[in-house]
Amino acid sequence: MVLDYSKWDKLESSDDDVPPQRPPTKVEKAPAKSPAPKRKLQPWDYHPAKSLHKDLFEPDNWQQWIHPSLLDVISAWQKQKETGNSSDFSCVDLENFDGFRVEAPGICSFPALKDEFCDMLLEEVRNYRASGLPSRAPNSMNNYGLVLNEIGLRASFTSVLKEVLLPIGARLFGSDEDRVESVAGINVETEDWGGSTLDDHHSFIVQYRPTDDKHLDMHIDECDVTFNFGITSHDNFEGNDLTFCGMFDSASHRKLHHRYKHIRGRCVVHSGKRRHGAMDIEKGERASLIMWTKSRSFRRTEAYRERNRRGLTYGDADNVCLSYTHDPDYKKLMPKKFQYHMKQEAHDASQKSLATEKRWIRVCSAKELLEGESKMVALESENEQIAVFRHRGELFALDNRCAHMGGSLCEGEIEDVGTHGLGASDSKATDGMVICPRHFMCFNLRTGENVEGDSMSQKVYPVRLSADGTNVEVEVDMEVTVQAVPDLSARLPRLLQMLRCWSLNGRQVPKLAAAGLGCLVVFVAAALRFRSTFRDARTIQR
Ligand SMILES: O=C(O)CCC(=O)C(=O)O
Ligand code: FES
Ligand SMILES: [Fe+2]
Repeated sequence: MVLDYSKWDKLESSDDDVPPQRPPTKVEKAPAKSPAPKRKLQPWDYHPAKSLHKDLFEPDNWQQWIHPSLLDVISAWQKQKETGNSSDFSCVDLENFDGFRVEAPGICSFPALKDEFCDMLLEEVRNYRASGLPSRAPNSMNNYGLVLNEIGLRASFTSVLKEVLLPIGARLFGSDEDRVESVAGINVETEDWGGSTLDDHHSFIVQYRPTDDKHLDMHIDECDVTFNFGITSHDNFEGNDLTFCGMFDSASHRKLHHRYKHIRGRCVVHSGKRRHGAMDIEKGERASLIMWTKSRSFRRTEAYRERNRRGLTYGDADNVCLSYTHDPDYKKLMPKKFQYHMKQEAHDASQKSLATEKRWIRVCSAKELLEGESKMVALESENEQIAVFRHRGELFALDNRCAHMGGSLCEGEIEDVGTHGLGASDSKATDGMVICPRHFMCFNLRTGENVEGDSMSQKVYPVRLSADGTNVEVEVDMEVTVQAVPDLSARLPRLLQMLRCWSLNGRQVPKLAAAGLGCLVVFVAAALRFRSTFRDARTIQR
């Protein structure tokens, strides 16, 4: 299947521009004239008035924060330039870069930041949060983080890019003349991604906690070269490995390539166009500083445009490389119990088609579901969430997790479809639609389709009032698991034989007692089988 990847740029792009806005769906009245409101404080009001470590905001201080091994490599190269021996990046000596590692083809890591810098940066982020100033999602999939460029740190990170990351980027992802082939005898296998001319960056912190953003779905970055710095000590979290798959335009882009565990102060560098994601965090908290770097001149080249124009050929996929945000076959390939999670165990799990049976499940009482409102039921054992809606007196039920990025539809507003996107879909003007609260996709409540005609749609469930009219129920395919209970009845003759031969103090056990025990065994086995056939679904209501 060939997919259009052009929208990835839009999805991932959260350059320091505006966050997603809810599209107007109704003609809104012009507000009445009133005195000019007080200006709302913005992230850029943070520094210098409220910032904690003023030093971090000084662009000339960069040398203080850089790890000595990286500084040594950069200063050796600077010396060569000064003595006029050479000025190009090919003289950046990665062989003598203490701690530099080729992690896997196309992925390298190196010591980059001092612990002191990592601690200060985390304190600054905490201080920003405490200031009450607004913050927005650093990328389109991580809500719990901070765009550092917006709070006054852009100039500092520009210095870091110009002075230290550019020479490394050039050596790894630069032009053919600048790129290194191997380091310490290991092939680097990188390609030209504009590394020799990196001149722009989007720098932000991503953070994970089991109760907030647990993971980051598989994706590619809206940049050319990604520098990702571990900020949290690895004692502070469990799980959350960074998982790399193939390059976006290769047949192996959904095949597992490498797993990386973050180390504080260490930078892992890769092409932004390599598929990657962060697995579920199990315990603690992790933060990374991400610098998405770009080369404006490289982006204008025909080679770059051509590469981005090429479609994707979807072939084999490893489960851990599947993306619920970007892969239309996600639900088909990912075993149901691992869907919307990022678990290492999913890697070896196969999508077995287990036996199912249709069952009506209670969602809420009919009285609770008012006109224009919704309720949700979570079926833990099925890893499924279903939202029910009441619109124009009728009941509807949809998969609660938005097909785009899993936003919770039961928290979305409900409106008439009206004239919204009517040309592109099967909707009627009086149909209801729910607006996803995260990025505002609108789904028809009757058909589940995206009213703007996008291929992402929501599963629709049969819904009804219970026979006595008091409850709202939905029909769900529940897995019917038959546990492997040993078939003791098949072993009965052998058991009887054993009992017959069993002698206690030299006496034979009476035949009658043996037969009675045998019957008891058969009865227990049958009862166990019956119990395991119909597993009870635990439902949670909200
Ligand atoms: O969690 C990480 O280290 C990866 C973050 C990432 O890939 C991103 O923000 O684009
Ligand atoms: S999660 Fe993005 S529109 Fe729903
Ligand atoms: Fe990323």
